Amino acid sequence: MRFVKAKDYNDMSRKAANIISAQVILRPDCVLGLATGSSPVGLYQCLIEWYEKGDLDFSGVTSVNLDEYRGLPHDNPQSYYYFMNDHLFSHINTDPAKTHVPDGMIADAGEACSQYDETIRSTGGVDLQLLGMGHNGHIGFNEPDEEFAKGTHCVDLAQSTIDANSRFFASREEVPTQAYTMGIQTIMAAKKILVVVSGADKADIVEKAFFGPITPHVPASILQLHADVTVVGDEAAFAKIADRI
Ligand SMILES: N[C@@H]1[C@@H](O)[C@H](O)[C@@H](COP(=O)(O)O)O[C@@H]1O
Repeated sequence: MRFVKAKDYNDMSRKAANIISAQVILRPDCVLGLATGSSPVGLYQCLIEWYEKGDLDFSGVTSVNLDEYRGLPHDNPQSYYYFMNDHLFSHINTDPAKTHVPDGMIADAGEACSQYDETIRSTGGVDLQLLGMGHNGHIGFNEPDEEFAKGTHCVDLAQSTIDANSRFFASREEVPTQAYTMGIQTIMAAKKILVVVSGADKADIVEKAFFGPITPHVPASILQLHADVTVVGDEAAFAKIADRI
């Protein structure tokens, strides 16, 4: 694993955006795996700025998002479909036919998941997968479990995840309790992985995930087995590992 130290959230965002930009410049028809949450918002802003300056062209890029809440329609501002349009897609020249987010409105979980796996397969594979990380080490919505899930599946969200994500909803009761998420095997199949972590509240899980045992109880720990992972983090998030990187 490669660790890139950033000063703060803005610095982390710029550094991570530079890595994504390099991918898009070197391979204009690349497949990006994209993420939601507050960690990537700043880097999406950088990509928009650089696109507006004329430095980036996303017309050939295909994207697959990690996850979506089950039961939230596209026009619900808390859906990840809405998030991606709001924070990135509507500001750049991506081809809507090439941007994919799991469909939370397909009620049949088996159908929703196999459809999304087929979508991912049809892209030919992810070149660069962007990831944030939950406080319990979840990636996408792969929650701590007894085993690592392979493909796209329906998850019951951990109470701590519902609590953490309730900050985006009017009340805790409105947070969906289930989500569809890309599986660990699919995430690990990406050629390159880019993780962004920021803030003191991530310091404990950063240490556990990247220096602790590899276990499905800390889903992000599996990333230690991937050959090309870059973790960009700010000083606060790297506080407990600073002397080891
Ligand atoms: N499903 C998303 C994850 O993909 C994200 O990484 C995580 C951390 O979010 P944040 O970046 O806001 O800390 O939250 C959500 O649960």
